Amino acid sequence: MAFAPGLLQGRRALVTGGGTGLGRSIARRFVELGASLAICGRRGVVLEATAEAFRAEIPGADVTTHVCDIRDPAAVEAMLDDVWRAAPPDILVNNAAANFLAQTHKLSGRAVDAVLGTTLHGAAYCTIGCGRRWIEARQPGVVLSILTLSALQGGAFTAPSAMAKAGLLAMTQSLAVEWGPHGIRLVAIAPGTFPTEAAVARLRPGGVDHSGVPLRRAGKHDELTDLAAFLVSDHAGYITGEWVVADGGRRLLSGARAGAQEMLDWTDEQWAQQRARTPAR
Ligand SMILES: CCCCCCC/C=C/C(=O)SCCNC(=O)CCNC(=O)[C@H](O)C(C)(C)COP(=O)(O)OP(=O)(O)OC[C@H]1O[C@@H](n2cnc3c(N)ncnc32)[C@H](O)[C@@H]1OP(=O)(O)O
Ligand SMILES: NC(=O)C1=CN([C@@H]2O[C@H](COP(=O)(O)OP(=O)(O)OC[C@H]3O[C@@H](n4cnc5c(N)ncnc54)[C@H](OP(=O)(O)O)[C@@H]3O)[C@@H](O)[C@H]2O)C=CC1
Repeated sequence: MAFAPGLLQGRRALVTGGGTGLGRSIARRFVELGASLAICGRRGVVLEATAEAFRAEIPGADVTTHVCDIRDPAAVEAMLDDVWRAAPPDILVNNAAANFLAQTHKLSGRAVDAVLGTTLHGAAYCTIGCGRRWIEARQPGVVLSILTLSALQGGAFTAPSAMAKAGLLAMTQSLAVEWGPHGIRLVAIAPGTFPTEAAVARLRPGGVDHSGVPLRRAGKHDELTDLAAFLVSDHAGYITGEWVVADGGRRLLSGARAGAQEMLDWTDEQWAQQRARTPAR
């Protein structure tokens, strides 16, 4: 365990989409580090199975589950009232998202709305609902939003997701300023490839390939959850409005010089040939 076991003792986190994938891993790590937890999603059975697993695996795990489609602002308000009734959280993780591969010019309005409604609007409803409650109660809080690399550089064939995640980044930067005087921090993580059942099925139908990743591997969930725990902890208390990319160097390789990806695999002999070909002056 990299952190002091009680790093998040006395804290309470609401993790949207905490029943599966990365949200589940983040939620589990927070509970291991002493936080009490609320998770929400559309499928009660999935949420309950996750909560039961945490209770069985982590002594003293305090977990509540909340069925909610975050695309519906009234449902989000009702869910937040429920969460607050159990105990007010001071951490929100905007993790729930929707995404699929498609040719953008063929998307229906409902398809665009399915992605923007969850990833951007849902996160906005949750953030504003938590922020309003924290400000009214004069209570500090932290919002951690899970982005994608496409928020920073666009995402061909996942354009609505890229648009939504770029919006989340704008929200993080805007509210870091607006809510700073209230002691509310907003931070974000832009993950590269961290395999989950949903992401592989929807976005990597041909399997996961690491050739475009300088570290030559996928991210491990622990590497993301430890970063998340640090960012919401008091150790990151002076960080707000910022985001951290965790992608094994993928984003920088795509912006590197032409041929850099192939050069990563050149042999000493190929480098010697290149040296011999290069004129001295
Ligand atoms: C290891 C690889 C890593 C790569 C990582 C890259 C970054 C990762 C980003 C992620 O976000 S991964 C998270 C993925 N998880 C999810 O998407 C979970 C939630 N998703 C869903 O629930 C569905 O996929 C959904 C379609 C987004 C929403 O489901 P819902 O039941 O609400 O909608 P539907 O009624 O099924 O559809 C609404 C509308 O959308 C059209 N549509 C659905 N799928 C597609 C598709 N694949 N292509 C084009 N259009 C699609 C559907 O036809 C409906 O439109 P109309 O037909 O009614 O016009
Ligand atoms: N895996 C990866 O490599 C990467 C993931 N990410 C981001 O990480 C996050 C998690 O992705 P991942 O774990 O892979 O995918 P999952 O599909 O496992 O996670 C999405 C979660 O969101 C919930 N959810 C979806 N729609 C709604 C909704 N309308 N209302 C409430 N909850 C909803 C789902 O539960 P339910 O269906 O029950 O509602 C599910 O638990 C996302 O933000 C994604 O963009 C970013 C970059 C890379």
